Amino acid sequence: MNRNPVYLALDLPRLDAAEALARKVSGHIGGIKLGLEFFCAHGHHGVHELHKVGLPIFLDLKLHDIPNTVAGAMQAIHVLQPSIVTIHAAGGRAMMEDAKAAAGENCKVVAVTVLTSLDGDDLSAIGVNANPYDQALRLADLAHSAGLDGIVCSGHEVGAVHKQWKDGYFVVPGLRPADGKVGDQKRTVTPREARDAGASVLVIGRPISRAEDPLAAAKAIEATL
Ligand SMILES: O=C(O)c1cc(=O)[nH]c(=O)n1[C@@H]1O[C@H](COP(=O)(O)O)[C@@H](O)[C@H]1O
Repeated sequence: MNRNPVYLALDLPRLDAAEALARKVSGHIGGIKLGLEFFCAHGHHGVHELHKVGLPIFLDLKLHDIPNTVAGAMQAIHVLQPSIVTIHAAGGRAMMEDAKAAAGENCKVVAVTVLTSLDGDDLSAIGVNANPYDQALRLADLAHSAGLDGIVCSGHEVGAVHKQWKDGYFVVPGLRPADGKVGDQKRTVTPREARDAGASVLVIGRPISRAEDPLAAAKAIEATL
């Protein structure tokens, strides 16, 4: 049987609460995603603590800097043995190449294309004259040619990216169950739609972590997959 593709985004300020939530739903998710909020608050210590839950850890640090600095950051996290690390495709080809070369063994390096919180108006406000779909495909192509394992994109683009990059590893956030609150996300699909379109990993945060009953929410999502 395939591993559960859901990585739970633990965007919570307290370490004890994050660990308790991860343990509670651990039988109904495939991994844990620790992002900027968690890492800035709890650093390496927090990651070591969450490893005790026994699931793969995805470190979503969205690195974006000059190639030398990003390579140094990648080396500094080897010890945390992440299964997946994010960098920003907008950092350019050399940055992506150096990040991949500096990554630890068994660590997938994936590039964020267009954040799921952005729409076409947001892109034009930062001087990008392409719609999110075209821009995501363009950056996916760049990430592929830079030798990365895959990309992060919304469920609207993952099908098209999958067609042109057959063996890529595709991380899809911005997921909402059919009746879910969208919040700050702008390009959303349901977990099932993302999986059917070719997502390798489904990143889900608030629909589980802010649910009245997180265990029931995780089980309900699992049942749709
Ligand atoms: O890299 C990510 O994981 C990411 C990329 C992106 O484009 N959009 C996005 O929402 N994310 C992350 O995915 C998670 C989504 O959380 P929820 O919106 O609460 O499900 C957050 O931890 C975001 O940091």
